[in-house]
Amino acid sequence: MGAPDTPSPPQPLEEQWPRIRATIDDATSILVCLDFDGTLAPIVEDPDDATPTERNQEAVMTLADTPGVTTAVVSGRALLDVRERINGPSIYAGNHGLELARDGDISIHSVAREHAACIERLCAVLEVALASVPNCRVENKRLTGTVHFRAVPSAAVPTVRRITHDVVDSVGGDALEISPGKQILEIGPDLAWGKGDAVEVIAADEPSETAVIYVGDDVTDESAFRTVEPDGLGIRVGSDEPSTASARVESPADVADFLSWLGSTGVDLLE
Ligand SMILES: O=P(O)(O)OC[C@H]1O[C@H](O[C@H]2O[C@H](CO)[C@@H](O)[C@H](O)[C@H]2O)[C@H](O)[C@@H](O)[C@@H]1O
Repeated sequence: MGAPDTPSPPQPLEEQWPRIRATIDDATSILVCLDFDGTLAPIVEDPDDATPTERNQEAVMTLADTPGVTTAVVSGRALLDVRERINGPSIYAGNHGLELARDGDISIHSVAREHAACIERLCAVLEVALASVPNCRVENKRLTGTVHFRAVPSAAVPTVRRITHDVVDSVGGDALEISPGKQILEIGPDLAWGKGDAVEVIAADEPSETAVIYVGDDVTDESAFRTVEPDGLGIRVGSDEPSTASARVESPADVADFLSWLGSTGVDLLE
């Protein structure tokens, strides 16, 4: 038996079908929130090359055109970046929920806006400080910054971590925090706000009998799983455990299977 606060491992999706069907059956509409990298798009070495699989792009388009379904992409990428990478959704959240585009409007978290100049400075200093590390890349996302070390020789990774921590301390002091991701260090304002908060804001606009589904692959998706579970459904992509999501699939290809099912059979279950 695990410690009381340890979430149980997500179950393979096949074992969750009765619950998935029941969740949709009880609902009048569905809100589908999707992470981007590692969920719709396979992880690749160069972040500029990330593209959704063809089947995921098609499935998202189908869902976006389906009455009773709202689609949202909730990404760690900058809003303008992720919006260029996947078509269809009516809602996009970028920078882990710090910016939100819906109904023709873009809203930015006020604290993040105040720290934008500091992030700009930070990324400029990091670029210089990390320039000599082979294949290290700084992604300036305006409200947050990301240091990529996927392609960095493993012997140099501790150096990347040390330099990043030193620069964040000297440029940001207590105002910035570093959080982990997949072969990246994410730097943003020290703020209790994440993808889960963005999903809560998005869901608040939906009818009360909406089934909320969130699919994601990374540690930053956990706050969104906590928001949707247990009334809605969290699906974690990949075998990383533990997770608050109740279901698990292995890859973006499985995500496409699920989204295709949702767009055909799933929506017919709506009340
Ligand atoms: O919340 P997400 O949409 O999943 O975004 C999280 C981060 O994804 C990107 O980095 C990750 O994907 C890259 C491309 O596959 C990969 O090279 C990198 O190692 C991964 O961590 C993106 O570049 C970041 O800005 C996002 O925060």
